Amino acid sequence: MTETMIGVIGGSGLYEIDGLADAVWQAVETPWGAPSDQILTGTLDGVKMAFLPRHGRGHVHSPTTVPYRANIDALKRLGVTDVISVSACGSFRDNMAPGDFVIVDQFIDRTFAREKSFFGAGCVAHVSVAHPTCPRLGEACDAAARASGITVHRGGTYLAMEGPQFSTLAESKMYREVWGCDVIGMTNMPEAKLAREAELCYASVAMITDYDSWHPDHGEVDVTAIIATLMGNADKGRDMVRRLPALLGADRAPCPHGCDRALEFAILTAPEARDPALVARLDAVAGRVL
Ligand SMILES: CSC[C@H]1O[C@H](OP(=O)(O)O)[C@H](O)[C@@H]1O
Ligand SMILES: Nc1ncnc2[nH]cnc12
Repeated sequence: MTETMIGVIGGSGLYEIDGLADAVWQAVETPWGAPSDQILTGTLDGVKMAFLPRHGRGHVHSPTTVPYRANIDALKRLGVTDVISVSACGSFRDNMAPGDFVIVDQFIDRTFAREKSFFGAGCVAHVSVAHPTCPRLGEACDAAARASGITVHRGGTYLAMEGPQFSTLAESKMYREVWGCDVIGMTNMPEAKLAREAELCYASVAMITDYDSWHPDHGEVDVTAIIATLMGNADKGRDMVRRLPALLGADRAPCPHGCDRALEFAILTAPEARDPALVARLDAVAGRVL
C-alpha cells in the first residue's frame, strides 16, 4: 500500500477548488521549467490533494503554451499518485449535451506544436498508450459525478486539436463522421501521454460546453456561450472533486491496470550509454527505474 495523493488539473473555468484543510499554494520548480501556476495542496476527508489550474489563475496559458511536462513533473514531485484532468470540451454527439460530463477513455492526438515526451536522445523510452486512461480512476470519477447529480457518459474518444482557433466545419464533420470522435478539446494531449510516462494513473473528465460547429441546430462555436456553460460546469466539477477522496481512500493498492509500473520495461538506452544530464532531469518522473 502507498498513500493516495489526488492531483486535479483544472481546465478552463476551473481555476481553484475550496474545502481543502491546511490549504497552501506552493511554488514547485522542475527540471522542465515552471508549471502553469503554483499548486494548491491540502487534505480533503483525510486524503492528500493537489490542485493545479492548467492555464494558470487568470487564464494566462494558451493550449499550446501550457507547460505540460513541468505540470506532470511537479505533481509527481509532490507525491501525486492519481491525476484527474477536468476539461471544457465540445461535443460531437446529440446525446452528449452541454452540461453533461464524459469520462474519456481514448484520444486521437492532432496536436503538433508541443513537447510530447520526457525522454529523448540519451535516454530513450517507449511506453504503451493503447489504453491511455486508468479504468480504476475513471470509475471513481464516474461514481463521484453521478453522486453529484450530473449526467455522465462512461467512455468516449477525445480529439485533441492544437488550437487556439476552433475547428472548421469540414474538420468538425470529419472528426465526428469519419473518425468517430465523441468530444473535442485542446489540452488532454500530450498531458495523458506524459502522465503515463510518469507512471501516474490518469482519468479525463470532459465537461461539455458546446456542440462544436457540426450541429445543424446550434451553428458555430461561440466563446461567450461556452463561458456561460463553463460557469455551471465548474460548480459541478468542484462538486465531483469533493466526492473523490471518500471514494479513493487514503491507502492505495497498486494500480490493477499497471499505470504505476508503465516504465518497467520501457527504457531502451543501455545504462552506460545514458546521458547523465537527462537522467538527472528524470529524477522525479523515472527515478523508480533509473
Ligand atoms: C474556453 S474554450 C477553449 C479552451 O477550453 C478548453 O480548455 P481546457 O481543456 O483546459 O478545459 C480547450 O481545450 C481550450 O483550451
Ligand atoms: N468546440 C471546442 N473545440 C475545442 N476545444 C473546446 N473547448 C470547449 N469547446 C471546444
